[in-house]
Amino acid sequence: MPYDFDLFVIGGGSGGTRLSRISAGHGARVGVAEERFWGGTCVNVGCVPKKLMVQAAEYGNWAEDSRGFGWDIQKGAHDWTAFIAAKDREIDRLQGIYAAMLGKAGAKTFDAHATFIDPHTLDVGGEHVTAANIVIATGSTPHKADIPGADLAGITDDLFYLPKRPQRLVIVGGGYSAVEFAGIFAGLGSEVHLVYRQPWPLRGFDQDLREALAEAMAAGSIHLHPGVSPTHIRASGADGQGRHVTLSDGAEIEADFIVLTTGRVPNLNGLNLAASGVALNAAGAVAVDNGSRTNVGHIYAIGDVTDRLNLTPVAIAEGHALADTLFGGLPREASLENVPTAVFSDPPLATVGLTEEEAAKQGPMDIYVSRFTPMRHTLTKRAGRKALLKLVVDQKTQKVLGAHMLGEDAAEIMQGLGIAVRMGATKQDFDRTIGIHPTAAEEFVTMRTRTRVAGAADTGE
Ligand SMILES: Cc1cc2nc3c(=O)[nH]c(=O)nc-3n(C[C@H](O)[C@H](O)[C@H](O)COP(=O)(O)OP(=O)(O)OC[C@H]3O[C@@H](n4cnc5c(N)ncnc54)[C@H](O)[C@@H]3O)c2cc1C
Ligand SMILES: NC(=O)c1ccc[n+]([C@@H]2O[C@H](COP(=O)([O-])OP(=O)(O)OC[C@H]3O[C@@H](n4cnc5c(N)ncnc54)[C@H](O)[C@@H]3O)[C@@H](O)[C@H]2O)c1
Repeated sequence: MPYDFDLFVIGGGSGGTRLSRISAGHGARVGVAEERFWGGTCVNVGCVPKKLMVQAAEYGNWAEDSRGFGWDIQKGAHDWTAFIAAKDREIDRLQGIYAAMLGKAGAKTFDAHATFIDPHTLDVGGEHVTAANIVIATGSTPHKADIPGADLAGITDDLFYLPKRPQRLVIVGGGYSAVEFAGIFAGLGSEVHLVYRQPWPLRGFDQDLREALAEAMAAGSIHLHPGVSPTHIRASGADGQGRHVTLSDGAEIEADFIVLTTGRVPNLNGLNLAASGVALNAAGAVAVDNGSRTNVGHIYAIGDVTDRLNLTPVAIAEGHALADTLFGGLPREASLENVPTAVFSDPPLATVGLTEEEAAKQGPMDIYVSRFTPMRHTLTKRAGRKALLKLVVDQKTQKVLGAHMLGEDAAEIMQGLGIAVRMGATKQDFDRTIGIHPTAAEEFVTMRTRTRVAGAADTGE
């Protein structure tokens, strides 16, 4: 029996949109369902509005910085309502572009929830559709830590729509989103408390970066509470609208808003996955191989729902590779090695390749670290602006296995270094490259003196 579609994609986010568009371009008959917002997390409650908020926060500090250069710019007040309205207009515009792009490519769009009826049939907003291939691209949803009173706390999504900027904000978590929103709200003028279980934020990142970020955040105006968890959240204030948070070290914080930025889980809500026969892995994500194939021959999964590397460019790469494989006659897999990533904290940090801790397990590594005050801040005198640049170099091959940076423009700088590391550049290649002067980035090609050796000594065996 012929199927209604060659491909049906569940989820119109970063991965699903790219997959649908490219597959339709290859001539496939494509259907795609999106239940909430076209463009998914990244466009609506992730990368894009987050970056606009980061940029909003930067202006306040720049106004103050400019005094070091002789300007007399008064910081003034920030109009939260006007900013959120401007942000929402831009997000609405992007949503429209995403939906239109799919239509233009020839994919049939459904503004509806999709759920499995059997391995080839879906209920899409009440309509039954069949497809030869089905791709689960449903992303992830915020996970609220199980803390007494958690129902009084918000989730990351809420921070994009708050009617008023909280004067006092408690952020629980030490991951990407927690440190990013700490910088945003502190920059906009809120009193921010960052509460996290580890001694430093950003577990899994290079230790030097983690320590330098914590130092910078504390030197700014963020109140850090490392190594603790909230034990209780209760309503406070005459109208019950305030929030009182008790921490495991006994500290008590009074706030206007508390957000549990405690991670995300694969989104399988209402998918009726059991009817598809698709298996999950031990972590509760859809289990896939490197080609995004599930255990069911014609069903695939891409992006956050597979919980591999939960980043937009990764979901896009997986979607594009799958479209080329299924319909383009170009079978290939997206490579998840040496994926550069940035955290838009204040200051931001970015990284590609191995951390010193990971690399040291492979053998002796030459470690180069440079810490300095960027030229701009020699005049602004702003606290917590020291940059940190670091290279992790395999002692045997002299290949640069990792590059890490904390400091302004780190994300912009790391994109280019990502190419070098991916190509297997050696320290000599870096040294032979002439710097661009005066920049912070030139430090990556002028680090002549090794800071230390990490990892087991080479026994020659
Ligand atoms: C606060 C925040 C900031 C982030 N910042 C960055 C960043 O700066 N850079 C970066 O690279 N990554 C960032 N990310 C991560 C990035 O947003 C995700 O990795 C990316 O969106 C994953 O894409 P996806 O296609 O897997 O899922 P999504 O983009 O989440 O798309 C999934 C879509 O499926 C829809 N859906 C789910 N179930 C169904 C169903 N049954 N039927 C129909 N539709 C359904 C959902 O409504 C959603 O729109 C951020 C994430 C967050 C939360
Ligand atoms: N700039 C970017 O590229 C960017 C920005 C935001 C998010 N993301 C992606 O989205 C993913 C999710 O981000 P996220 O920040 O929501 O989650 P995360 O997984 O990065 O961090 C979750 C944090 O919550 C803490 N936590 C978990 N359970 C807890 C508990 N019970 N009590 C206290 N703390 C607890 C964890 O220790 C961790 O610090 C990231 O891993 C990343 O892949 C990327």
